[in-house]
Amino acid sequence: MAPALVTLLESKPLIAALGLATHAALAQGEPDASIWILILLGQSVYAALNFALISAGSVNTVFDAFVVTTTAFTVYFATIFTSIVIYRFFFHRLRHYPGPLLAKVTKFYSFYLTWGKVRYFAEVEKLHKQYGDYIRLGPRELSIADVDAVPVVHGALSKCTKGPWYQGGHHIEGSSLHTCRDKKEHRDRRRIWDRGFNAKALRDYEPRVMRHTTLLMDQLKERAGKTLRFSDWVNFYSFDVMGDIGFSRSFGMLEKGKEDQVIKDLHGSMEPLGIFRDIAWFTNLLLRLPVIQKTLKDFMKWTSHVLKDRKKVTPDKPDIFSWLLDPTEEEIPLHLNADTRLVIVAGSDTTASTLTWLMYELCKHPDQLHKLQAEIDRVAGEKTFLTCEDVENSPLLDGYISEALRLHPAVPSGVQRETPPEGIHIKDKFIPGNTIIWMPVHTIQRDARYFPKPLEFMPERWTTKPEYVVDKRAFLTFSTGPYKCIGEKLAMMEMRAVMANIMRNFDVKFAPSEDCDAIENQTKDTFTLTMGKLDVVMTLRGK
Ligand code: HEM
Repeated sequence: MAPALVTLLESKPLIAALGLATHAALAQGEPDASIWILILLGQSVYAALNFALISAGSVNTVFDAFVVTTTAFTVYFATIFTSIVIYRFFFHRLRHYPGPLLAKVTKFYSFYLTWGKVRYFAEVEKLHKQYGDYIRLGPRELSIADVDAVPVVHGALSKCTKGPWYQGGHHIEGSSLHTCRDKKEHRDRRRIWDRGFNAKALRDYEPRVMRHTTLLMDQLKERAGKTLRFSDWVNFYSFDVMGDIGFSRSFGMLEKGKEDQVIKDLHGSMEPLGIFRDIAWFTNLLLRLPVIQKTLKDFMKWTSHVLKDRKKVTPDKPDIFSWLLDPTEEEIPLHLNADTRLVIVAGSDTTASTLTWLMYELCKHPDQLHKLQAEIDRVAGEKTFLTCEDVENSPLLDGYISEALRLHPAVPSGVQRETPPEGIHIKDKFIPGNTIIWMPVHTIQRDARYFPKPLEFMPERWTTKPEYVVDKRAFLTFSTGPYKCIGEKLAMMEMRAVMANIMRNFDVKFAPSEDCDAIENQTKDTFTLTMGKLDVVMTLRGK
């Protein structure tokens, strides 16, 4: 048996054939979440073969055994890699789509694009200018900057599903509503979530929003006339609001004027997400390493503690978890930890970055700032403090927020979808099955075909100048279809309240030290945005 084993291992054609068969098998499915099993299997087979050769005495020395097995493994993996490269270049179903050569062979190309500045959306935008609307940006991935794709990829009747990017940490914390890939399970869970975001629920959240808005205004007033880091203060605000509305537990960041350690760690853990992006198998592999898992597990410890505490009380007014926690269940299901993180991340960084960008645009365009102040004065009458209700019907204010969201989408690279096995048609184009699709939101929302004068901050395009919105489908900032943002109305409520009260009470300008480099060039694309700083001076109006 053992001499036969040596013969087999030394037969290069046979080993190469095995390599080809392995590639053929891997190409059938989605091995991203199973690569770790393959690595373990490979190591075990390697060790077992060495052991078999040595114990059977079919080689003279241990070193000889290693030479035989290592040579066989080298031939095996070289065949797999060569076969993968040739297949992806010349035979792959996406071979006719243009794009950078390396991107056709490996997803590590996006790692190369993000390395350093972590601004993937900006790199993709350059590539679309070079290659057109449809680019192959990974072996089985397309980036599509054509709005006709929106209903087919994201619409209510779309057959596309969430891609492997969402698989990430399922093996640790289960799936959140956001990372849930099964359509039916998502629909069932979304129905429960919807109750926490309907008109009645939003009314119930209003006092909490107003409480934090008042506190923010107090803090800003205390710092009137001095340089203040606006990007930090809206960050404190949005996290405090989400903790309170989410599970009746504010982080107290507005009061302390500094970031909570839990949130600091959470932000720190998001950078790798920006760097490794959608190399799903690699991210999955990393998330199996104890050292990488630690941050997530520490955060889970915190969330399970928060949920246990939350379960013991019934808040006066319902919060989001009033709808998600089942009082009849003794144990808190694992996936609610992921949902807790979702509430915090989805609801906070997005709102804070939009408020920061809006403030940046207002400081850059004082004429627009004065126009908005005049509108808020009109709405406010004698009041100095405006409630959510006061400002819920100001198309002009909403136009300012929409314009900030258009120029600076909070999820700039868009979201990942995967085509069904039978593929999809977009106009005359056929997109084959199991193709990963990203629609680059930042690129699309700055496309002159959809928004003429795209780089101009022009809030009027949403009110008195509708000719500057040629195709509303291109406004993808909250996404669309069954997975669209559930928190859009809540976010609007918060942003209106903050902006209206700032406009009512303050004049604002860039701080003397502010050169705008950090916000313009150092804001990172970590799925949501990790904002560069913005320093402003706010002076009390009329003083
Ligand atoms: C300016 C503010 C916001 C923006 C631009 C925004 C944007 C988005 C986008 C683009 C998605 C789709 C993600 C995907 O398909 O992968 C999404 C989903 C989601 N957002 Fe927001 N969001 C904002 C605020 C909020 C707020 C305040 C909440 C409150 C908790 C929230 C909760 C969620 C949830 C739970 C999902 C997942 C929905 C699902 O998969 O069914 N978002 N958001």
